[in-house]
Amino acid sequence: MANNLFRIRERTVLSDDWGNLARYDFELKTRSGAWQAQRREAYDRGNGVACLLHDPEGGTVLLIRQFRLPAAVNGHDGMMIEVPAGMLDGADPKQRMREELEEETGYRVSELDHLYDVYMSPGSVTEYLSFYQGTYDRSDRAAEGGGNVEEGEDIEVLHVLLEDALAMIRTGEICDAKTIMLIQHLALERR
Ligand SMILES: Nc1nc2c(ncn2[C@@H]2O[C@H](COP(=O)(O)OP(=O)(O)O[C@H]3O[C@H](CO)[C@@H](O)[C@H](O)[C@@H]3O)[C@@H](O)[C@H]2O)c(=O)[nH]1
Ligand SMILES: [Mg+2]
Repeated sequence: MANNLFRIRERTVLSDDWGNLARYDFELKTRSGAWQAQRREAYDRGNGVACLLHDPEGGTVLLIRQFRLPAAVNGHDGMMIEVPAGMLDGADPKQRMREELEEETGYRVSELDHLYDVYMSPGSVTEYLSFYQGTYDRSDRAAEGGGNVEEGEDIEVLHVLLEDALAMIRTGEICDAKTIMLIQHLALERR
């Protein structure tokens, strides 16, 4: 791993459990052309997918609520309202997104539009998320949803009017980055 901007001197694994936390000693080419020694940590848990489905007839968006430990240990009550999302585990992103939507919400969709790929915390986490958007119809529910119980998931499905979702961003009730981005993207498109 190197290019004309950086070269890694040493990679030290600090933790290798669910994700991988590594410390990198590397050299970075500064704008003056000199090489500067730096040390940074990076948490790698793979890449992911996220998707907002909206119902053009009913005017709702499909959101989920689930417990998020990292937010709970940083001041949130833990019950985050989010768009459905999943970890990629090397799979095809669009296919993974379809499976994740069905597992978490029970809705089966075939058409999904890819919007953009986004590094969510590039100073500390390696992950980027591929963002998708699609439509759903409330009569289209193919499965129960709720997430994978064996993996400890207990997911509540919410149908929220787009205007209400935008208001929930303003009040702070929705405070997850991927969710805010996708709701605002839809609102911008609908203007
Ligand atoms: N044992 C163990 N299991 C974990 C851990 N972290 C997550 N899991 C399990 O791994 C599964 C992850 O579920 P997904 O639906 O695939 O991912 P996600 O947690 O919704 O994460 C999505 O959103 C995140 C951003 O908010 C993204 O970071 C992630 O890539 C993905 O898009 C869940 O069953 C969860 O219990 C962990 O530290 N330990
Ligand atoms: Mg998920």
